[in-house]
Amino acid sequence: MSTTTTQTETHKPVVEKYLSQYDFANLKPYVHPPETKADLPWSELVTLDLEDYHRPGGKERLAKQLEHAVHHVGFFYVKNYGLTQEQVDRQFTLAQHLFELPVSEKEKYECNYRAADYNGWRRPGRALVANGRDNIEIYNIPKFTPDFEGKYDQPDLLKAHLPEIEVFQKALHAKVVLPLLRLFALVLQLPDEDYLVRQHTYEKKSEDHFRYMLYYPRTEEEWAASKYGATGGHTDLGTVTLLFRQPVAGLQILGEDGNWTWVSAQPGTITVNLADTISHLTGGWLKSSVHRVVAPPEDQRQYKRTGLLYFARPHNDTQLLPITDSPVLEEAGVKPRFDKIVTMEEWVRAKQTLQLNPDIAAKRWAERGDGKIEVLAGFHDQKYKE
Ligand SMILES: O=C(O)CCC(=O)C(=O)O
Ligand SMILES: [Fe+2]
Repeated sequence: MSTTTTQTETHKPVVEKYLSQYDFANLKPYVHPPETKADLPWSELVTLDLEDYHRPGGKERLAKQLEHAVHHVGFFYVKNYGLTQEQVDRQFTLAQHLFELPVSEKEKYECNYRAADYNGWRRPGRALVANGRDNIEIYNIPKFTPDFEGKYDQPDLLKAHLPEIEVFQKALHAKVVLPLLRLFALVLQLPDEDYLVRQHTYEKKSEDHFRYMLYYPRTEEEWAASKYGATGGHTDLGTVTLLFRQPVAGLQILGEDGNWTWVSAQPGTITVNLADTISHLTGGWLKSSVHRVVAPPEDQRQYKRTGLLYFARPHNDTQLLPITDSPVLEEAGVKPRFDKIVTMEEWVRAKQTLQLNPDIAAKRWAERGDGKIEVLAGFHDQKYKE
């Protein structure tokens, strides 16, 4: 045995043993709860087959399929999105084990709420929901670009799998978000199909992020206090939100007819919803749809509801003005939604300050007292009743 072993060499076996505890071979695989048997009013959403995107005439076919969905519904599914089920399942497994870590470990990575920084761990129960508390735990991971490098430490569980998380996140951007933006460009008849893509390149600074999310089961009393989630209607703040197949029912969409319908768990799909920023960029023509997560049906209430999401957003320096060279928007006569020029960076800060700081939000909502809040520069959000 050598007597000149270095520090690193001495510790290497220990470190490796420690990390090997996080090998997928040693992590209990995540298993989705069974689907509900309840007969619910399900939303009728179109499903885009992204495999068609690469075939001759495919983009045009898909854009045609999207026309109604993006203007009137704001939600749709995509399938054949270029990641294997095994890759997806492994991310759910990481989510499960991450949330099972003790709070004393997770809180080392807690969000800087006051700085409106949502990356890291968001503890459950911070916000009032009707007369109860929220039941949501979140862990957000920013883009893997120099802007964020070294800014956020991660628990060893995630550190052991960061290369795979990076591949997964980048694939979502390149294989789902960017193709969808090209389809939106076709729907809007923009002068070239990369028009929106250029505002959403992965490398440049923007606040896209990947999220593990957990909804804890609530007791009947807790559900009643929080009005079964009925007051949680909201729009998302970015470009599009990608939500991996979620068999625990709960997500509902507010339709143009004023009725809420449930989003079902279609095998092999991602649910996509359009969000506020793409709506700002089109003067409201592309629809940022109102949705909420309510109490699951009785046969699923005992389950934890684990979510995997990706939030796409344009570059921070993007000005949120309606695009001027779209014949579709011109004909619709769309108008700017702010009364001054607002950048994406300002918009994110305004919205995240409210989302991360329930005390600030409560004060701001109370200012007008009419169920509306001025988020920024004349643009309002509203509370949705049951
Ligand atoms: O978990 C879901 O089904 C949707 C979550 C959601 O609406 C959100 O995180 O903004
Ligand atoms: Fe949402």
